[in-house]
Amino acid sequence: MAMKRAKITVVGAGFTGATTALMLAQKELGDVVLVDIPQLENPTKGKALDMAEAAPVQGFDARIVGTADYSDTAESDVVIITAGIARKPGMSRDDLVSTNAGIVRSVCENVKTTSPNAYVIILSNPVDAMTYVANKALGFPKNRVIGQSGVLDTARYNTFLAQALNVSVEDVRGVVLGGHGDDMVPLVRYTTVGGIPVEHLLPKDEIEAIVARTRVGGGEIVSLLGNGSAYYAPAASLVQMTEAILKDKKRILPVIALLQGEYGYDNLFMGVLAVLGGDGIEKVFELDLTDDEKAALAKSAASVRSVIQIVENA
Ligand SMILES: NC(=O)C1=CN([C@@H]2O[C@H](COP(=O)(O)OP(=O)(O)OC[C@H]3O[C@@H](n4cnc5c(N)ncnc54)[C@H](O)[C@@H]3O)[C@@H](O)[C@H]2O)C=CC1
Ligand SMILES: O=C([O-])CC(=O)C(=O)O
Repeated sequence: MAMKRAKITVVGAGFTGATTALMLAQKELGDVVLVDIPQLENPTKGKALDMAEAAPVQGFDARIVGTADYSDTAESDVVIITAGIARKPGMSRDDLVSTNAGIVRSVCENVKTTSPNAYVIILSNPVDAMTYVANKALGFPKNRVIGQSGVLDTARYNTFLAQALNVSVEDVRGVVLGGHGDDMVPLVRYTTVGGIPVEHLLPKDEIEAIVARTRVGGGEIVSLLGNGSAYYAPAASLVQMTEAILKDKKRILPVIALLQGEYGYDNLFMGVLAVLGGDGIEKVFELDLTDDEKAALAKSAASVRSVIQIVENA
């Protein structure tokens, strides 16, 4: 039998979607289908063609097509959902909930029929609640519905720590749990640099400042950009998750997963450390937490629950 390349659909051809599509192709993770709404069919086709024309220069083999027709996405192995509006300065991610819930629901209805076996990664914000919405609309097993927050939040945390210590970002291993909001929980006690606990390397107040900056890391970029939100690091995060699945790498990554008893939460989607491999979320780790860490996680979980309530009552 001939070997087939993986097929990856990216829904939403805006800043995050287009950047993700290009990075996926550059890493030759598979053929990429970029989908947006019918009103944007031509610009979507144009972006895909422009990316395809970069391939001979950079030397990557991947077909990239743009479309507004879900039949082109049929039988995708991985579907990444970036569709929706992004926040502007002064807004919280939660302000996007009503608009994006409708968009994510309609996208998932299409994905459910065209790619029933796909692993689905959700980026649209507020992402914990949008992963909940996607799970309901898709009706897929929980291991195939995965939200992106923690890879990005941890990347920000690791960036700030590496800068403060003047060491390679590759040697910093942070852990961030909880919802993708200002109450997220960077776990200092579990953070190591080259195997050394970070608390041995930096004074407490510096670590606390880095934790605080991490929590509002998305907002820092929103303020600087002025008219949209981050997309390079979000796209890189989506690509790392896609690679973990398609190459069955069994990476230990923070992902938004359906909790069914873990950490004492039920029927809640929130960021936890998990094994991400060929069968999606293969295992969720439950870390031992101190009372303070548990309280911080409970605060974050309560924020996520309140946003899910808005969707449930709509
Ligand atoms: N979870 C996370 O860590 C992150 C989440 N985000 C979120 O991702 C979303 C996308 O952000 P950007 O790409 O910067 O926004 P953008 O505005 O550049 O792109 C969004 C695209 O979605 C498209 N779209 C809208 N409805 C659609 C539908 N029904 N079907 C297909 N496409 C549709 C729009 O036409 C637009 O091209 C936002 O909700 C943003 O808040 C962004 C960065 C990080
Ligand atoms: O901040 C935003 O609205 C986009 C996002 O989720 C992030 O960059 O973390």
